[in-house]
Amino acid sequence: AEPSSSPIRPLQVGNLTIQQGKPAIIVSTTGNDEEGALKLARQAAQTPQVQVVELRVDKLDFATRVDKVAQLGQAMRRELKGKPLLLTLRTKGEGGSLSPDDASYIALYQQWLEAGFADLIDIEMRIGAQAVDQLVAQAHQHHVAVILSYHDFQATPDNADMLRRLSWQAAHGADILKIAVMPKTPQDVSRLTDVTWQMRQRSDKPLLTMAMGGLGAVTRVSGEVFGSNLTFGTLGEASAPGQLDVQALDQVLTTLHKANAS
Ligand SMILES: O=C1C[C@@](O)(C(=O)O)C[C@@H](O)[C@@H]1O
Repeated sequence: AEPSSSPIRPLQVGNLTIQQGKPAIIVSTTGNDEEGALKLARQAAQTPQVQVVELRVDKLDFATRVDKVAQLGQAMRRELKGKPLLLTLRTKGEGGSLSPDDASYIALYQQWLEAGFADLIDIEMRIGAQAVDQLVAQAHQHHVAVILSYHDFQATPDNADMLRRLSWQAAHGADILKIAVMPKTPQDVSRLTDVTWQMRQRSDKPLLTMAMGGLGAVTRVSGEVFGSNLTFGTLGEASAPGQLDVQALDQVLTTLHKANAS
């Protein structure tokens, strides 16, 4: 078959190579305590379909206690046996549970990077060029890969806006470019996949794009066609609307992968 997307440069994170083909599956913690996060890490380690675990720090009771978060991160990492740990503080404006001011947000990430338990971090591009450049440089010094992200939980921005944001992320040193939007119509969903494919042709970096909610769920399985290389699934509770159960998600990804290869 004709190649259905432009090649990406493979990205190695922990024991995972993020590359063209079947998208890698990420699962997220949703709980406010250590037990839930450790249980998910254990489950993820035993589930071959799961390749990355996201620690959603913003959901923890003790999110701003650097020592406790670092301890939990280390413990999760031991459980994960080489599967990469993604560290994310999702702010309220972008669908998360915490609203630190920018200075605190930056300081927390700096301290987490110093503590050295993450393989991958998610940084919201809204904090601006100066802070992004500083955190990206620091992460890379620590050999931590960076997702620059943008979320719109209300709507789907116009195509030019989405492309501008993804291009900005690429220009500011992101290792993975990410956008999550809320579709209101089927056309919004197809605009998200269209933007993904356009960005795939402009950049060789891994993409992580999705339209959220039930309407957007199709975008969580269609990455191989349009050029998105990672996708979020659930082992239990969802961390965002529209996420599919890991087993079902993997079955669809595998089926589409086989169809694509034949
Ligand atoms: O930002 C994202 C994407 C997400 O919101 C989703 O829609 O799958 C889930 C979040 O946990 C993650 O940090």
